[in-house]
Amino acid sequence: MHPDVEKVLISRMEIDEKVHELGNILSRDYAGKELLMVGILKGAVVFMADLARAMNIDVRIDFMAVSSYGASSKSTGVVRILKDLDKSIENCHVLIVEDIVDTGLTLNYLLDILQARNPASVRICTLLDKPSRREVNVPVDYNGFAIPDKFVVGYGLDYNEKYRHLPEIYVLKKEIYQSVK
Ligand SMILES: O=P(O)(O)OC[C@H]1O[C@H](OP(=O)(O)OP(=O)(O)O)[C@H](O)[C@@H]1O
Ligand code: HPA
Repeated sequence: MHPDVEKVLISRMEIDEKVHELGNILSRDYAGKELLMVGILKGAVVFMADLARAMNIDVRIDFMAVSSYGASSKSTGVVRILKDLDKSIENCHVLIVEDIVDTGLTLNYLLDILQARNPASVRICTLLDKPSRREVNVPVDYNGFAIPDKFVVGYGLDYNEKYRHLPEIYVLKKEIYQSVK
């Protein structure tokens, strides 16, 4: 185990099982439809890659990158789009794929942006959910695991851009981080 982590919260095997379970549910729910999976960079990259390969329907994938505007945006949830989708989503079935929903501010804002583009539907799929941290209500349609209010890393999730490559989901040691968002 990496020396900066306290313990494994979700093992590789539990992640694999959940990703396949979600892949099956999504394949069933979107059968006969054209689905565009939209991964939110960078945290969702690892989950998105595994989830897309756990589906047994045709899907297209794209990515968006967003960044907070700074301290004031923490409460408003206003985000700046750093990388937008390549194509119009008008009349498309869109699935936003996230690694984690925490306050809900990022997803709340993204949902508004994407819904304004007249897609056929927009749903949210997140691997992790920290319900105790929620500040705005976001409709999470598909969720892998509800987790306690601990700072987690690995499987795409970072602290200061580190630990994304670790294969499982771990609780980061308290002494490693001084402030979390
Ligand atoms: O529900 P919220 O409180 O808005 O937090 C969740 C967001 O925070 C993380 O992204 P981050 O801004 O750390 O970027 P990253 O994906 O590049 O790590 C995560 O990937 C979500 O996008
Ligand atoms: O626990 C977390 N880990 C990494 N990124 C995050 N963004 C919100 N919560 C977390």
